[in-house]
Amino acid sequence: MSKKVLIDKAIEMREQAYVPYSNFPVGAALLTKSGKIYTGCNIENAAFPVSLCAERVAIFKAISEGETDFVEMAVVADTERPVPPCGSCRQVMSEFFDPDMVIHLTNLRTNTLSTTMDELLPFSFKKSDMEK
Ligand SMILES: O=c1ccn([C@H]2C[C@H](O)[C@@H](CO)O2)c(=O)[nH]1
Ligand SMILES: [Zn+2]
Repeated sequence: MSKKVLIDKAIEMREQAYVPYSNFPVGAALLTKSGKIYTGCNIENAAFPVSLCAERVAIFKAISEGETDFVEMAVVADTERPVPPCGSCRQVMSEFFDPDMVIHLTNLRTNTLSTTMDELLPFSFKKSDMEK
């Protein structure tokens, strides 16, 4: 159930993308343990590297509202295969998502790959790695 709701929210949010450079809109939706959904779209900039991906916009919106516990995420773009998150987003996701958290990667053909955080970024660098 949450899978379809999240994918529909991500598709809707994709319409808000600000993508004058890539013309490649992406949408994301993130479900918190408290039951709220935070959405995100990619927002680009004339200085290309300061652009932000849809996934990080959704995560940062949630974190900035005090939400730190997440249960599921969906990401959508008009791709051939389910959209693969970039490396920077995978690293940010791994800061907040449990290794077994499910992430639905999809496209407008509803060709969906439901994967986990650990599958997306195995052996990731974490806060705990700096504790010794
Ligand atoms: O998973 C992805 C992949 C790409 N993008 C954005 C970054 C940039 O704005 C555009 C092209 O890379 O798509 C995302 O938001 N999420
Ligand atoms: Zn990214």
